[in-house]
Amino acid sequence: MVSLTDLFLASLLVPTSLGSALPPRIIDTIDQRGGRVTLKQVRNPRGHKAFNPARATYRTFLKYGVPAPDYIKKAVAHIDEEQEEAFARIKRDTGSAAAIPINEVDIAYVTPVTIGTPPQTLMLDLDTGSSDLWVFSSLTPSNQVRGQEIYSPTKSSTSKLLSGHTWSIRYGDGSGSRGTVYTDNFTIGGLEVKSQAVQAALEVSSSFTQEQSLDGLVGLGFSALNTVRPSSQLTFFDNARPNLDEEVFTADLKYHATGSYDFGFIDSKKYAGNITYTAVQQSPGYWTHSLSGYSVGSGAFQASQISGISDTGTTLLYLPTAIVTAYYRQVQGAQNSQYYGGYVFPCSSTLPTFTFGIEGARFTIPASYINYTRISPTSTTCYGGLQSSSGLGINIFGDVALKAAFVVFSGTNPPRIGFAIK
Ligand SMILES: C[C@@H](SC(=N)N)c1ccc(Cl)cc1
Ligand SMILES: C[C@@H](SC(=N)N)c1ccc(Cl)cc1
Repeated sequence: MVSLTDLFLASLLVPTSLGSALPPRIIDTIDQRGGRVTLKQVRNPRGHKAFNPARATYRTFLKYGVPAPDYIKKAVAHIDEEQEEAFARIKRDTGSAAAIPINEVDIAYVTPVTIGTPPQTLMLDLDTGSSDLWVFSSLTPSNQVRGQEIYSPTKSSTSKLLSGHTWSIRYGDGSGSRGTVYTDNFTIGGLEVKSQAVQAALEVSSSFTQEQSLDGLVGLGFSALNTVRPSSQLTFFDNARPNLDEEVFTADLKYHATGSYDFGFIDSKKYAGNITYTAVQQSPGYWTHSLSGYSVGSGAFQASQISGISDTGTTLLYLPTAIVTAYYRQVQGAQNSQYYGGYVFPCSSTLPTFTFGIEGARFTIPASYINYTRISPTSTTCYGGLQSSSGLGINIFGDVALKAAFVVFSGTNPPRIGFAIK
């Protein structure tokens, strides 16, 4: 019995004079002696077109001048159709959305999301340092809501109460919230997750009430950190991952400008050179990794493994005291002020840059990012974007560092994080 493969290969046996007629990438070598052809299978660079064996057979009939029977013609169509359906089903979800600073010093960034049917649009803080997706809601006491958009589950035909489930979260800066849980359709930048756990706030702390441009958070940490009980819930990224083209999301945060978050793909237009990846320890649930060292201004690079978390939800860069004092020693008039709760300096200071290493790569934070903000609108004293982590118990590579790079959060197994110049 002649197999389909034989027929296919037979249809490729071409007189050597025509050998060159086939694109070189397909024909690896042509053995001139026996007229034999060695085929190197290469992935079709044009994406997902597959080989249709019935079409090869059809062509073989044509080639030998034999009219192809009707069933062969039908078989070609059947296989094309099934292949189209199959390719339509494979991973192809992606999303892309803006990361908008909520004030003039980039204290946090918000991203438009839609929840429910019909879609309710809220502006949420995508936070790789936590894993709860919670929103101001119709259940939040009105005296705790000051200008925020709210999610009203009763106005959504697709909302479902996750009965008996509650949540309560406390952030590192002392802020916090608690509430109850619904599932509903949730999209970011066109990427939809059906039945995403949406944690509706029954109570929020004052710092959230005062932040009128922030309607809640989307936790993008590892789901182990989720506070919903009795059963913890998955993050948007964990829910979306099975459908994503690539198991990644990227952060392109910008200084005093709108950046973006992408899901499911790495946009090569958003960075220059190569992405340098480094290992992530996902316990207890943060994107924990090491810096390979640092340098201050034009000083020599100090190689040193500095473990910390890449956290889009934290505004500033918090590093060990030894590094921070080495930095501010270069700043005339700088001091670690108990009164102001951190390193301050005269706003007129000329600050050095700060460079951090990821493996062999180097990323330089411009001085402007570290001249973070005036203590008050009329003050000549400024607060640094680089502060000591000694009170935190953890080093935090917050927005001041992340906005100096294009960052790839890779949910592969094992997870890893990548940094590129932009
Ligand atoms: C992980 C962040 S909070 C967040 N990004 N949701 C954090 C943790 C601990 C301290 Cl001490 C300060 C900040
Ligand atoms: C992510 C958490 S904690 C943190 N500041 N890193 C947060 C974000 C925004 C506000 Cl207004 C209050 C708290």
